[in-house]
Amino acid sequence: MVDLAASPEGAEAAIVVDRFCKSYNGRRVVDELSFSVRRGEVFALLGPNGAGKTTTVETLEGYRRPDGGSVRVLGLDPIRDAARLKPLIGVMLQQDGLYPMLRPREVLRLFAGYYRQPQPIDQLLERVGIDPGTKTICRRLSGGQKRRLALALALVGNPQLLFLDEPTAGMDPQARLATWEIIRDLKAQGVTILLTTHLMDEAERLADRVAIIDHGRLIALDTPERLTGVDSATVLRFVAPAGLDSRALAALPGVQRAEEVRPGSYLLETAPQSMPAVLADLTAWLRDRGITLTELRVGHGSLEELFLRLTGSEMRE
Ligand SMILES: Nc1ncnc2c1ncn2[C@@H]1O[C@H](COP(=O)(O)OP(=O)(O)OP(=O)(O)O)[C@@H](O)[C@H]1O
Repeated sequence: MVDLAASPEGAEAAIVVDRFCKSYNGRRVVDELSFSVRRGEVFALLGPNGAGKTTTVETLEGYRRPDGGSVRVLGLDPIRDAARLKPLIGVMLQQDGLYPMLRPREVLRLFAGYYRQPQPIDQLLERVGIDPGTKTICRRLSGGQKRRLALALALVGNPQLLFLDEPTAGMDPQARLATWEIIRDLKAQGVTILLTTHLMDEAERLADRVAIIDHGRLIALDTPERLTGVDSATVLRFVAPAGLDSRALAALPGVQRAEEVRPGSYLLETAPQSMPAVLADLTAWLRDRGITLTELRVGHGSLEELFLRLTGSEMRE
């Protein structure tokens, strides 16, 4: 295996996990896990319940000690160098029970006190969609508001590296979109983000690279485009009215095979280099016949399909 810590990328990397192992009561839950996260990258860690994501993230945050292998964060050891590391990272915690009787502004002010150059509190609250003047105490905030306050707490110290553990769990669609916007803005500012999520579309939309872990082992790591095969796609699927002429579709230039797999669900096969032209020809063919398609997908399938294929569909813990 490559020694990531010693590689040039390792020197540049925001996070290096190198053959990291962790056991609880003799049961190995993280098994020789290695990956690195580049500076400025949004990196998503996916895996079924119990796969070892939280164990890994909490080790990177300095809350757990590796049994074997090593982890480096911004070039530092999260436990030994905790005092130097803490001001550089932001952590969005899973549990929202912090200071239940305080108002959001008060909790944020308390946290801001730990940092040398905190963000302006009211601006930050507005950015995450919480009214800075709200009199509601934390305990009475909605689930989504609690998550947004947790995000503000993670951001208050202007971190270089942000750990987001299921950042949009429990949020309504509007709050989720707003949070994705914040994450994109942070990336544009050069903040490195390690994200864990169970939402495949969240990973697909936000992450530069996605790692899938299962039983504490890395089973896939790549860009969402490469994982879902958009880059090297030879298959195009679309949904349109049933009964289109498959033979005419197969006769489009570059199409090797055309089939109506179910009524109204079509599949075309082509060489990867022909895909852009086939897409254009297909839509022109449909336009000439006054047909509107309702779905169009290029590639093997979604990240979710890949995830289920790799990790199986049985329920975990
Ligand atoms: N402190 C602990 N003591 C004993 N077992 C633990 C401890 N922490 C985690 N585990 C076990 O280690 C395994 C990995 O847990 P972990 O929380 O890292 O998984 P996860 O991928 O984050 O799961 P989820 O998606 O459910 O949050 C699980 O089987 C869990 O029960």
